[in-house]
Amino acid sequence: MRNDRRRIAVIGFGAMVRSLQASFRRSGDHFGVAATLVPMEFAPAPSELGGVRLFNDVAELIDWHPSLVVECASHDAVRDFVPALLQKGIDTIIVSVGSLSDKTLLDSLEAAATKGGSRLTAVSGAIGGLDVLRSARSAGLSSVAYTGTKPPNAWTGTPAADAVDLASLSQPTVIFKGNAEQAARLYPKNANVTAAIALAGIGFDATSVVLIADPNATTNLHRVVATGAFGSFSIELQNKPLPDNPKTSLLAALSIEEAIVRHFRAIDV
Ligand SMILES: NC(=O)C1=CN([C@@H]2O[C@H](COP(=O)(O)OP(=O)(O)OC[C@H]3O[C@@H](n4cnc5c(N)ncnc54)[C@H](O)[C@@H]3O)[C@@H](O)[C@H]2O)C=CC1
Ligand SMILES: O=C([O-])CC(=O)C(=O)O
Repeated sequence: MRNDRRRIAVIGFGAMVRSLQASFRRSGDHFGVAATLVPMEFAPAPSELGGVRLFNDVAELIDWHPSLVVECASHDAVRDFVPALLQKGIDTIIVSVGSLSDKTLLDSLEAAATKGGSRLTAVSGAIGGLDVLRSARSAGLSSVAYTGTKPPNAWTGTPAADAVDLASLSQPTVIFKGNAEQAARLYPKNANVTAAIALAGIGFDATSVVLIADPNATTNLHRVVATGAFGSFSIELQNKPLPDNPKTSLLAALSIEEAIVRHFRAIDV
C-alpha cells in the first residue's frame, strides 16, 4: 500500500486542483488525486469532493502514507505543512513557489528534506525558460527582468487594488516596480513566477520585476529578458487564465501534472 504510485494527495482544493483532476481524466487516469489536506476553516463541502478523501490535519495525512504530496494552496500552506511532510520522508511538489522568497523558510525546508531523505520540487508553473536561466547562470548572468501583465480583475485583493481603481482603468497601468523578493511576498497569488525565475537565475534581489494591470489584456502575459556571458534570451507567454480563477494560468495547473508524471518516470526526459 505504501508504494502505491497513485497514493497522491494534494494540499488545497481550488481552481488548480480541479484543473489537475480534469487533466488526469483527459490523460487516461494513470494518476489521480486520492486525498486532500485542507484545514477546517477552508474545507470544501463533502459534496464537492467527488470521492477524494479529506484530511484537516497534516498528522492524519502523514499516517495515510501518501506516495507524493502536491501543494496547490498558498504560501501559508507551504509554511504550515511542507516541513513536516519532508521530515517524514514524503516527497512534495509545491506550486506556491513564491513562498521560497522567505530565506528562513527555504532553509528550514532544505533541513527537513535532508533529515527525512525526501525531495522538494518546485513546479515551473505559469512561466517557461527556467532551463535556459539555470544553464546560463554558471557562466554569469548580468540581468534578468520580468514583466507580468494581467487584466484588472486578476489584481483584485492585492495591494494594487488599494492603490488604483482597477474597475475604471482605461489604459495599461504599472502597479508594481521592484525586485522578485518584494513581488513574490506582496503578490502571493499572482507573482509566484518571479520566485521561480529568481531561483533559476540571479536570485531574488537582482531580478527586476514590473507588474501591469491592462484593461485590454485577454491573457496573463509573462515576459522574461535575460543577458549574460551566454548571450541574451527573451521569452513571452500569453497564458489563458483558469475559468474559475483569473489570477491563475492554465499552464500553471498543467505544469503540476507534468511534475507529477515526471516524478514517477524512470527516465527524466
Ligand atoms: N507557480 C505558479 O506559476 C503559480 C502558483 N500559484 C499558487 O497556487 C495557489 C493555488 O492556486 P488556485 O488553485 O488557483 O487558488 P484557489 O484560490 O482557487 O484555491 C486555493 C485552495 O487552497 C485552499 N487553501 C487556502 N489556504 C490554505 C491553507 N493554508 N492550507 C490548505 N489549503 C488552503 C483554499 O481553500 C482553496 O481550496 C495560489 O495561491 C498560488 O500560491 C498560482 C498561480 C501560478
Ligand atoms: O498563473 C499565473 O499566470 C501566474 C501567477 O498567478 C503566479 O505566478 O502566482
